[in-house]
Amino acid sequence: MNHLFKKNAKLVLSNGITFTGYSFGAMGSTVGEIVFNTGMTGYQEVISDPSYFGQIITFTYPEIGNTGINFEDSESDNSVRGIIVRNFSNNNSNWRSKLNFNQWLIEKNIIGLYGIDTRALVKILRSNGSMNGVITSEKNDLDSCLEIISNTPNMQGLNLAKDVSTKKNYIFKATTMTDFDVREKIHKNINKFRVVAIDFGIKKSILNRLASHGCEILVLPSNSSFEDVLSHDPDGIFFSNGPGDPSSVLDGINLAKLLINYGKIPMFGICLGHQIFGLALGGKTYKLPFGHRGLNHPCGMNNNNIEITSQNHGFAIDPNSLSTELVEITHLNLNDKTVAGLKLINKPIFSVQYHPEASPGPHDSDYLFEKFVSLMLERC
Ligand SMILES: NC(=O)CC[C@H](N)C(=O)O
Repeated sequence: MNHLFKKNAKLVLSNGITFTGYSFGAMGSTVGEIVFNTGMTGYQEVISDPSYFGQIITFTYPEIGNTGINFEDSESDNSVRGIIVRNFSNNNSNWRSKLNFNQWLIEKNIIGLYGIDTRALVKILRSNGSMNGVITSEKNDLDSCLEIISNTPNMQGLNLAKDVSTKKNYIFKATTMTDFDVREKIHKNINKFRVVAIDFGIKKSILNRLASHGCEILVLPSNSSFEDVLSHDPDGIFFSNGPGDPSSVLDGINLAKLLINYGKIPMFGICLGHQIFGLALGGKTYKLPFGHRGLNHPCGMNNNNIEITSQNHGFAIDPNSLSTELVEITHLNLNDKTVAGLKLINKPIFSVQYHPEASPGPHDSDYLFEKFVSLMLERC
């Protein structure tokens, strides 16, 4: 434990339960939805994943920060509202490390709390559901923390995608290429596929995976119109991940409806993008009690074909709200049987609730990028 100070910081949950610990990273107060992530690796990617915008993450892994921060793995310039850990390491040690973890948090103004019983906190969240909370290193008493919480909207009904989406079109230039990116070599000699990606809070690694599979990507803002998209004559259209409640991303749902109706261009959606496809097809989404955030979620339809997947979502599509004439469920989350993948009947359109870009996480689902490319190839 880094017992540098007296206990000087606390977490207050909306139900009044308080945990006292130590502050690290930036000092001050922050409020957001308290969620937990069970991954044992990848804290840099998680903290910079735009899908966590508006949330405070509790890491169940007992110590993070050990491998420092590098210049390649951040998913975006956005970040979480705050982080909660059992312990953090000030002693970063890794050949790729360029920055000390704590220093990075201070520079990014991310408020941290450590030294609390994160197992007890996660048990509360699992039995009561995710809830808003405050972490503070200031002299806030319980009542003022509860007042801050009561002035903070719940995640349900929040459109946060517009806050993290790009405001202008841009062409993505691939950044990191690793051994995992061998397909770049395979696709080097063929014409690139022109993909329009709708940015609801896109992770950089998704763009890198698309590029590795031979796509040239034009990224468009979340409020782009049907005409905007078609004016670029895309071979394929990608709907990204992103934060907030999918049912409030009305521009995106409307765009997906028009594109699905048009139906001629292959489309692929990940996480928020998948939920938007479900809503555009007339389905409904609902809030999960405490969500799925981790790197070991089994998905598939039968015992022979299970993928271990990386996940980060708090909402899901209600399977009973989907028309079986329009859509087929291709994957379930095998832990709780929630919908994890869809494909449209007779249209080159599919989506998954999980994260095949696996950043961080296992690479089992990378074939989905190949599938998207195959659909574009069939159309050539
Ligand atoms: N990673 C994502 O795209 C998350 C989607 C959505 N915000 C949810 O929490 O369910």
